[in-house]
Amino acid sequence: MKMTRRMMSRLGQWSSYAFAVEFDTKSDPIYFSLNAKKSKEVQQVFKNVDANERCYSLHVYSDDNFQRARFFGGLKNKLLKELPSECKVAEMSAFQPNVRDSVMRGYFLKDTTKSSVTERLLGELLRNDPVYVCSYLCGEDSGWTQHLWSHTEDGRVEASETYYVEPAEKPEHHPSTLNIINSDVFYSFDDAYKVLKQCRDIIPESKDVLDLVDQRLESKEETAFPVIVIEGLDATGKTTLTESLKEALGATLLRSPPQCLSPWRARFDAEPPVIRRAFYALGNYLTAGQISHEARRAPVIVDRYWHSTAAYAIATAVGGKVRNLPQAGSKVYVWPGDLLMPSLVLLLQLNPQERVRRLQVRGQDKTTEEEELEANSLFRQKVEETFQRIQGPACITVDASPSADQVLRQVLLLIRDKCHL
Ligand SMILES: Nc1ncnc2c1ncn2[C@@H]1O[C@H](COP(=O)(O)OP(=O)(O)O)[C@@H](O)[C@H]1O
Ligand SMILES: Nc1ccn([C@@H]2O[C@H](COP(=O)(O)OP(=O)(O)O)[C@@H](O)[C@H]2O)c(=O)n1
Repeated sequence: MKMTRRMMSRLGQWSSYAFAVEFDTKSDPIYFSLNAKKSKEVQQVFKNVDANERCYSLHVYSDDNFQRARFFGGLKNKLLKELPSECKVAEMSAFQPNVRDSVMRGYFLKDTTKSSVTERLLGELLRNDPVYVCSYLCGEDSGWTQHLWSHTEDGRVEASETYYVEPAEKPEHHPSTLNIINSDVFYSFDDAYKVLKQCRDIIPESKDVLDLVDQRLESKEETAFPVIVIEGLDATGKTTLTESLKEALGATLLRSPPQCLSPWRARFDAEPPVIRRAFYALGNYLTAGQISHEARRAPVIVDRYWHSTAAYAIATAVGGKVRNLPQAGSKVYVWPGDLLMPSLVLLLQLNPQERVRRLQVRGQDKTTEEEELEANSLFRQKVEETFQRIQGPACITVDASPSADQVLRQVLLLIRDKCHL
């Protein structure tokens, strides 16, 4: 692969990037920046790395969102499979502080072996794939340098640029929040549709999904009867409550993603976030058509809708702690302008112990994401916090810990009050 003009212009800006290495998801990343000159005062950046360890980084740079996501998705598996087992792999981003869409995701490698396997693999990746590769050396004065690799016309790999590594300030926005829009969360039908259209050759099932979406019912913003969405983590009682509300209100019960997408759900759950999230986003537009149709005749209850789509996507994309989430009021929490808005959203909340108890009682298969929720309380907290930050329709939290009857009674009171039913 020749070094293209585009790559060269990117390389020209390389020194303006900042870097974040996530050695440990429970603490802040290590932030650093580059300097062409050595500063007078040497500051040690990688305190947890021995001076004699070999370190490398690689970043995926493709401009094609879709190609980048698929390649990045497979890259970690490749590294874990082909690198010596002693080699530690940490998540890393190269980014322009607080600039939207500037993140190049990648990995930081700590290699205690003196094996040539690592450098050979990185050389191959550099030659064949859209990645930047760097190596890191610790000088006698404990200062680190970064060496950006390039390859020559005859295929040799060389370290072509050297920078001094300096600690950098923590940016206002955590780097994992910079690329959320249109990579993890979609804010219009067209943006989500475009992603599935791009995948048609690689994922033939996309065509079936698009065919269904093309035949969706029209959705109108105004509905004759109220539309009430029930949200919450798995096992908070959504199914139980929505079934009871259906009876109590003579309502129609719908869900998102709708039943007609079930045959393809597992297929898209296995894809990288941009594709998976576009699939769920389109599911909401299908459900919106059904809502509009049904709400002409009776109240409509919806089991999960856009809050779930956005909250799970944001909580997965944002690394580390709850405080790394985009601030309340950020654009990422804004309801899509072209998606039918419900009259009311009720969020079922349950303490973690009771939720785990209910999951065990139910004892059925869980999606991997739901398993992660159980294992990872940070993730659960981020989903719950995101649910509450979403702006648009009023979202009211309901305590889901009392008996099913009591929860139903409480919710009926709320609905009567807010929707005058
Ligand atoms: N208020 C409640 N009190 C006790 N158990 C409940 C209550 N609501 C639901 N459950 C039980 O908890 C489990 C999960 O409920 P479910 O309605 O399937 O949740 P979700 O649809 O949110 O995943 C089920 O076994 C259900 O019978
Ligand atoms: N409207 C929706 C519904 C689910 N989802 C995704 O689907 C997963 C939860 O779905 P689920 O079928 O386990 O939910 P329940 O069975 O608990 O209602 C979450 O991990 C979300 O990523 C979504 O993105 N948008």
